[in-house]
Order: sequence, then structure tokens, then C-alpha cells
Amino acid sequence: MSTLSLTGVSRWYGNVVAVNDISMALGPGVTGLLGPNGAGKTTLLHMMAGFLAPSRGTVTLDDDPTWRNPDVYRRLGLVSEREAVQGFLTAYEFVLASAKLHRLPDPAAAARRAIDLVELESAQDRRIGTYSKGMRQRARVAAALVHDPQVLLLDEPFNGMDPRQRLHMMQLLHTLGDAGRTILFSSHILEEVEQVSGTVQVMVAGRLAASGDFRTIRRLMTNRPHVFAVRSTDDRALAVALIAEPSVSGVELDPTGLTVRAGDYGAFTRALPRIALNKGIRVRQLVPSDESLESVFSYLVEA
Ligand SMILES: Nc1ncnc2c1ncn2[C@@H]1O[C@H](COP(=O)(O)OP(=O)(O)OP(=O)(O)O)[C@@H](O)[C@H]1O
Repeated sequence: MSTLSLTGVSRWYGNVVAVNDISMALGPGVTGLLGPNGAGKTTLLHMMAGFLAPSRGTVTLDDDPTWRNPDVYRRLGLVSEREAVQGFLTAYEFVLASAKLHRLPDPAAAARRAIDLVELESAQDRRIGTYSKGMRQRARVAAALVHDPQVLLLDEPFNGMDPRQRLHMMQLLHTLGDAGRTILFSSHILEEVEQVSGTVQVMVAGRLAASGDFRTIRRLMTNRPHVFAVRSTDDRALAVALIAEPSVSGVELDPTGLTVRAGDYGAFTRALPRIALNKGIRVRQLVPSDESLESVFSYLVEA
């Protein structure tokens, strides 16, 4: 069992700070790394894998630095985000090539074992060019697992997958995690990390913004202040009543309706129907207007 540790890790490109003073320890099981595009996830994964030097701080795998340490490649696998797969190869040939690159004593047996692990046996002799996106991704996971590493890092492994393929990949990650491997995958979609049994690390603008299980992260996101667009049969009267409601921190009236700022999501959504009913007003529309992932993330960073 392996532990990947980051201590005060930063990385900058010229004057762009991609990763800013991140410390964390990853142990066996599945961890999700959640963050919007450009948050620095890829940079962080590349430093973890020893492909990129930290500008400051250290990344270690069981106390050995990952940078400038070829021995680490024997213990760690990376499935990168955009790497092309040669479509003319079969999955078996592709995984075998990876086994040979690692100079494994029995590359053929290692390739077969990795292909079994990702359940691609029945398609292993077909050209990868004929595969679905999910199958291609599994072939890449097999290539990254061929040397039986304790740590597997995956950059946006669910990108472009349909829900069935996503479920299958998540099951595979859990199987690997349950077997004692340390698995980390990145994503910019909250729902993708929903099935993660372990910790979710949230990264925004290079920094670690929150960490905890999925429920903790979901709660943090739901409990933040919300902005709603509300339309009703009498917007002005509703505005007057809402401003007296403790869960409401601001109301704006314009010709298209009300913009309501609520400090407490649950209390506001429970209060609104009660207030409308008391005043004989009918609510025609209630839409959260700041649900973009970026606004949720920036709230977490400010929190
Ligand atoms: N080689 C590079 N040179 C200059 N800037 C870079 C380089 N690589 C990344 N950056 C910048 O560093 C920041 C973090 O990028 P990174 O790719 O690590 O983020 P990400 O969270 O993986 O985003 P995405 O999901 O869009 O790939 C971005 O502002 C990006 O423009």
C-alpha cells in the first residue's frame, strides 16, 4: 500500500501560478480531484507522476521524491487526458507495447492480466480504432496498469463518456481501490465524483478549496448564499413580504421579476411557498440564477 504526499507544492509557468501551495496525502482507495477548467488539476497530476518539477515544495511516494526518480515509474501509472491511442493497434498490442516499455520479465502475461482487469478480453484482438470511447479509455487504463502499480492517476477519465460507460469506469476504479491501490482521478463535474467512496479534494485557481466526502462537499455547496430569479402574480407585494423573511438578505425588483438573495437555501425554499400562500400570491417561476460550477467553486474558495 502506498501513500502519495504533497507538501507545500506550487508550480508556476512564467508569471502564471497554476498550483499554489498544496499539501495533501493520498492513501489506498479512490479519491476525486474536482475543479473547474484551468484550476491546475493536470499540472498537479503531472507533478504527482514525476513528469513535471514542482517550482516549490515536494511530492513523495512512500518518502521517495517523484521528480527525477525513475524508480517511481515502476510504482505509479498515469492515464493522461489527451494522449492519442494508435487506432491501428489492437488493445492487446497496445498494452503489450506498454509492458515492453516497462521491461517486464513476461510482457505477454502482464498484458493479458491488465486486459482482464479492465474486462476487455473479448475485444482485445480488435483494432482500437473500432472501439467506443469507454472501451478506448479502458485500454489506456490497462496500459497504465500493466506493471501493476500501487498508484494510478487518471486525468478526466470520464470525459465524453455516456452514463453507462461512466458507471463501468467508476466500478473499475472502485475495484482497484478496494484491492488496496491508491487511485486519484480528476474531474470538473460534481456529479462525476458522486460515486466516490473516499475523499473528494476540491481545487480552484491553483489552491485546495475544500476536502471531505461527497456529502460534505455537496452540503458546502448547497449551504452557500444563493441568488434566485422569482416571478409571481404580484412581484411588488411579494418583495415586501420577502424582505421581512430572515433567510432573505436582499430583494431587487425589475420589470421581469425579482432577484432574491438568500443566505440559507433550505430556509428560503421552505419560506417562499408559505409567504406566497399567506399573501394570496401565485409564484410562477423560481430559478436559481448562480448555479454555474464556477460560482460554486469561487464561493468555496472565499469560504
Ligand atoms: N505549459 C504551460 N505554460 C503556461 N501556462 C500553462 C501551462 N500549462 C498550464 N498552464 C496554465 O496553468 C493553469 C492550470 O492549468 P491546468 O491544465 O493544470 O489546469 P486543469 O485544471 O487541468 O484545467 P483543464 O481541465 O482545462 O485541463 C492554467 O491557467 C493554464 O493556462
